[in-house]
Amino acid sequence: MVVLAKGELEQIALPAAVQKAAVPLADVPEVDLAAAGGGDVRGREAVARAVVAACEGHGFFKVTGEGVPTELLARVEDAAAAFFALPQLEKEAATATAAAAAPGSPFGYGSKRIGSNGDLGWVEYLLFGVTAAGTAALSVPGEEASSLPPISDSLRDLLDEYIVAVRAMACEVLGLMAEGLGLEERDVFARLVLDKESDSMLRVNHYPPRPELKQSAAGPHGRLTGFGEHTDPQIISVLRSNDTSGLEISLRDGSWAAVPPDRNSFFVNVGDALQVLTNGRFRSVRHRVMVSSLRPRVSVIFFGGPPPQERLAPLPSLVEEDGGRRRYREFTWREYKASAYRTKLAENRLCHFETAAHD
Ligand SMILES: O=C(O)CCC(=O)C(=O)O
Ligand SMILES: [Fe+2]
Repeated sequence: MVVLAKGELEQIALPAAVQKAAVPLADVPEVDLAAAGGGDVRGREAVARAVVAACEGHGFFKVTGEGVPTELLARVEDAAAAFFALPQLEKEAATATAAAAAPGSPFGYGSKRIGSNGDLGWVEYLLFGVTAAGTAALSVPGEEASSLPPISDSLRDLLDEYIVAVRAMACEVLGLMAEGLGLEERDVFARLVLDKESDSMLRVNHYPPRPELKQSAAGPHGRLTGFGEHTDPQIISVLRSNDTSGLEISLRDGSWAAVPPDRNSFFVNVGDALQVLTNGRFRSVRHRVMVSSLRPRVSVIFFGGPPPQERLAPLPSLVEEDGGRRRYREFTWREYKASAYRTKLAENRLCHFETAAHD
């Protein structure tokens, strides 16, 4: 359960005007990775082109045929649901131990507070760092992963297995992006995520069913903010969820569209770092989760990030294709993260790194 202090539910509920607006279904492009892996060069080129078109469009697409065993996915989902069904105090023990081991660490269990800038959502979550070996860690990257109660060994083992599979898939997709863009260095994006210092993360979100809401909060049919609107700061995010809806993406005209859930597919987001590397050609998609369902939503997201010291800047060949206009200044991932985490979720975090039009 998500436990709320008095008044917090009202803060999570949307203003009445926004709730009434019907959200249409998003037209999400679908990419079949199986068609890219069979040795058929033309087929692979077509998939690479489709990936690039999707990244330039919504910055969001669906991936099938990726070869992650469905049985592993079902077990991850069950183990995550079992963790979130534990008594509140047991779940909080995970955070307490992680915080004691590394003060200020964002990793561990969290409930309804997202980040440290006052963002609230109808969500509880587990956040892990990802080690070079592809294991889920509650300690900061580079430190020894600690085995903490009450995250059972079985959940840990499943998440480790999942991370290895999902990271490989993310890197295949990143390779297709580079191919589709005609870049010479095919691993220019994937090598950042595969680097042993890569700052990647895994988040398991649980959105409990919508509570009975009083008129004063979100109304009888109201929607709550599960995860407020934001863009993901990293290079790529790969999301999988159960059958419960809630995810919405922002379209280029600023309107919102609901993503129909599909437990048999992965959803890929372009992150801020990839928008920068592609000089703005790929779009870091703004998204949010709204809770209106009476069924819980469980989602697992892999965030592929670069090493902290990595210098990020638009790739020269893409700047050239853009008439020589360099849209972002160079910065390190450490610098970007520090800047992004100082702000509220909904803020445009990339604008601080944009160059002026005449640069
Ligand atoms: O839980 C979801 O479905 C999406 C959450 C999200 O956008 C995030 O954790 O960055
Ligand atoms: Fe996100």
